[in-house]
Amino acid sequence: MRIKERIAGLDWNTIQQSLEEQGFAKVPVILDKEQCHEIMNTYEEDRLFRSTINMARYRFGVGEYKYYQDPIPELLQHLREGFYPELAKTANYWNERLGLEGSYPAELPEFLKQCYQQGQKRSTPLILKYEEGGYNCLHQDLYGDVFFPFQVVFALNQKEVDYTGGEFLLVEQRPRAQSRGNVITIEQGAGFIFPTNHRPFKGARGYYRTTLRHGVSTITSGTRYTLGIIFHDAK
Ligand SMILES: O=C(O)CCC(=O)C(=O)O
Ligand SMILES: [Fe+2]
Repeated sequence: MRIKERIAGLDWNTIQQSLEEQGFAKVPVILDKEQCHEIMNTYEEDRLFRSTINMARYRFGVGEYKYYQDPIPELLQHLREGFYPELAKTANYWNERLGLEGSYPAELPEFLKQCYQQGQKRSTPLILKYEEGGYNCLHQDLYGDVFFPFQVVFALNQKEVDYTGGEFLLVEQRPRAQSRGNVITIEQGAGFIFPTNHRPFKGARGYYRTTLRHGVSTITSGTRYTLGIIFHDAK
């Protein structure tokens, strides 16, 4: 089955309900092993990337990631275009709840036009590689004024087989309260949808905004590869 059909065939009611209630959602395995390997194999093909970041150099953590160059590989393009429309529905719902102006266009190309108009012209999908001792500090991936409120990460290899440790971390900071941490393990080929910046949280007197940061715990052995799909482009 083609990837776009697989995305369309996901149980979006359940995913959207999870986003509503928890702010995040697991995506079942959607990339087969062959596709995971195809993506991991791109890692060594320099011509596919616009930049490589050594995380330790910026004190982002320990590991390396590379941003794909436009035009990004077809499979990634299909993932980015395929996930966008359903997530845009929840994104617009969130805007209403937070009393924010404006809405996200129904399809990705329209949204990317808005990024472009704000000078955000560089592609942001990325592949990350961590070796033993590697980790990713809690952070956000905002690259300008325009941002999409969700992003998706896919695990390209398998925990307990290819690496140990390396759980995905999501920390939610509530106003005037202590932060809550979530630890997520993502199966090979599966994904995880999480908020880029904020989410509406139902309190006693209506909705308020929490702030989210994500990262990765220390890889205790082996090598961990992930694919990050960020919908907004960068300055
Ligand atoms: O490697 C990971 O799981 C974290 C990836 C990440 O930071 C991202 O996709 O933005
Ligand atoms: Fe990130």
